[in-house]
Amino acid sequence: MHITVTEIEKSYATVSAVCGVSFTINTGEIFALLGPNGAGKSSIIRMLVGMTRPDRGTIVVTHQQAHYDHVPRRYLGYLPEDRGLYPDKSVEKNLLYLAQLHGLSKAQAQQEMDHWLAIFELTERRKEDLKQLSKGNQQKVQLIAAVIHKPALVILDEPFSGLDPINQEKVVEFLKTLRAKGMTVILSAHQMAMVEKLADRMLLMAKGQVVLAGTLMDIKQQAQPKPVVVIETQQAITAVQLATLLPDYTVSLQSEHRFSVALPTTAMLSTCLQTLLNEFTVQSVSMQNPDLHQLYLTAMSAHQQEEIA
Ligand SMILES: Nc1ncnc2c1ncn2[C@@H]1O[C@H](COP(=O)(O)OP(=O)(O)OP(=O)(O)O)[C@@H](O)[C@H]1O
Repeated sequence: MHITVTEIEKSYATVSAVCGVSFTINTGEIFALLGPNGAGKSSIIRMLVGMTRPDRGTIVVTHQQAHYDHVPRRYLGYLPEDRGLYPDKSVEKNLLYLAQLHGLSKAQAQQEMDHWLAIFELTERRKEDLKQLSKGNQQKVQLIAAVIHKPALVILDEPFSGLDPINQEKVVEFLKTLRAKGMTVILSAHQMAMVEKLADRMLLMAKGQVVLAGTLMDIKQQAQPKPVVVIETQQAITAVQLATLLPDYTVSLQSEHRFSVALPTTAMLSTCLQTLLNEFTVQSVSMQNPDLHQLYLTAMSAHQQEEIA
């Protein structure tokens, strides 16, 4: 399934939620929608699934040579922001009901359910009412419900929310499995470490506008984060000493002997080191590769400053 979104806009009363956003999603890729609360991610998802329509701009969804202005329900697996299974029904009843609603025969539904319950280690819990499960396990059932009918496109709004780190990793593996099966996946998430492991391409938004877009590599080039060095000293160093010695740098203490420094430019490294060497013995210096979390923070703070200016 291929999606081309061109200059879409959406307003609610006085709020401009999406302001001229364009992007494409290619078949079989994992596409991440990122941005702070209120950025417009859910508004975009609601337009993609046809729950609302753009005020302006176009959405073209292409699947098996046919074109649509939103993703047809029969091709869609959707994990909405406000979940929506039946808490008083068993895991099994919920999943079989939904799968059959999507057109699977009882036998197919059973087969798919068994497959996914085993992957999420929920086979033993299938007879329990959904409400009896922990939040994390309920979330896993919701994820299964979104994919049980093998949709061409899966949209997952906050798939990692409420999950502990081990279960977050399981969801990463789950999403990789979907991609391996040829499904196209759109996810919105706040957990940059997870997104970094997964997303083929991403769209970083703020206040309805695109801030950065592309692969992780593209985003690294666009964000131009400050170079960060990690420095280890022989003697213990405190946050107060660091702030006094390096008042013009953004420093972050990682342990008694280790801290990071965000340099305004790489050329400032020698000045920074000379200042430190007057007081401390430096044991190691290494440049740190910015991760998506740092790129996100850099981009957001640059966007905020542009807005103020
Ligand atoms: N139904 C609505 N009526 C009025 N305003 C809305 C409605 N839905 C969203 N908004 C507003 O539109 C803006 C974008 O909201 P949206 O839910 O799309 O953001 P989001 O990026 O998904 O945020 P979050 O990460 O918190 O889910 C916000 O200012 C929000 O208050």
